Amino acid sequence: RRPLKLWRYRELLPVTGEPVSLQEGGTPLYHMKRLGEELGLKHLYAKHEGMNPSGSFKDRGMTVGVSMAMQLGMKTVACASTGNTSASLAVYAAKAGIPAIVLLPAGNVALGKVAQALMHGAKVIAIRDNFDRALEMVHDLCISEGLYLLNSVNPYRLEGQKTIGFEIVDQLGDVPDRIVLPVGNAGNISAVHKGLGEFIELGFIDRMPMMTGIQAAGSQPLVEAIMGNLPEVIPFKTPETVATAIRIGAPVNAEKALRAIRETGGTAASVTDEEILAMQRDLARKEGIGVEPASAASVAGIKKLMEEGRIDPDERIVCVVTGHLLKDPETVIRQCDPPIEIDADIQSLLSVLR
Ligand SMILES: Cc1ncc(COP(=O)(O)O)c(/C=C/C(=O)C(=O)O)c1O
Repeated sequence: RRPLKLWRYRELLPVTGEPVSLQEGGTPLYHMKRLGEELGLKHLYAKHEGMNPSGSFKDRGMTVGVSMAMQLGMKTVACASTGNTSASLAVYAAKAGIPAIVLLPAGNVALGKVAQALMHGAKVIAIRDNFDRALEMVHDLCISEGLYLLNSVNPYRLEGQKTIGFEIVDQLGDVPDRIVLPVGNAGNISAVHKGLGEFIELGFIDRMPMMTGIQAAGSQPLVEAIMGNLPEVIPFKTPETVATAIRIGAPVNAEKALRAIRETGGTAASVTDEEILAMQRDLARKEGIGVEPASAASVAGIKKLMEEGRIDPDERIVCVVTGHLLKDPETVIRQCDPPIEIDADIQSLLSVLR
């Protein structure tokens, strides 16, 4: 019996040699009883991808992507990132012993993610523009300098991330009716859809869940395409949201994500920053699940879809919560009352506790 970790599924992954691995995957699947009851849902689950080595689901793509870089004899890896991809690339490049170059949108990356990219030794460049421009630049850089590009345009990233769906099926013991993911570049929703398609081909499962994508209201190109039944996604020029991880106007995997949603009878919805931050608090205080804002969007989206009567209360729903709370401490400090500071005596302590 193989442990429930990402490489349990090695026969479905492209790496032939020894992978560059930090024991990623095997993240918890929590039944959210209290929050589910509040939302009118009996079977609401959270797959906590913040419990990966670098604190986000990106580790799944990077263990495969960096392993492939080594297998292909690449010397340097690079990416543009809203933060978690750069943190994960720095971690896995360090494990592999090769240099990493990461491009970040200056002033719009959560503190924890910058700390990781720096401490794990990546060359961290902050671009005075948004993520979409950083992605264009790193693409040109890789072509002109022969670096290995590890954004989710790289199919090996999606190969690793498809294991989220495999683990959900193995942990739930069945296919959920719906899988909900926050959507930025739309790689993750596409990857999970691809993996479950492979499980169907292999006869492990006999049906697909409804793939559901949630975006931030100020950065919702995929939602507009789905709700407007458009043939393709029209990029947002100036995406804006407090959930900086999904502050992406031109999702590179848009076409795959549209297919994933449409072929499975899924849907897409957007949530406001206020709804995202309220759900981040609810997840932490009602379920003990600590996630960064973008991750809370998936559960905030389900709350909204329930309120709009767009989902059946009996559905078995898995919300993928994608990054750890510690990634974005500044947003937490801004949202919460500060600690109560007192003199170090019992009287003062008792006076503030009454
Ligand atoms: C916490 C968190 N939640 C959701 C997403 C969206 O996933 P995709 O729809 O597959 O992009 C991201 C994406 C982050 C980056 O795109 C990056 O790090 O450059 C994230 O960090």
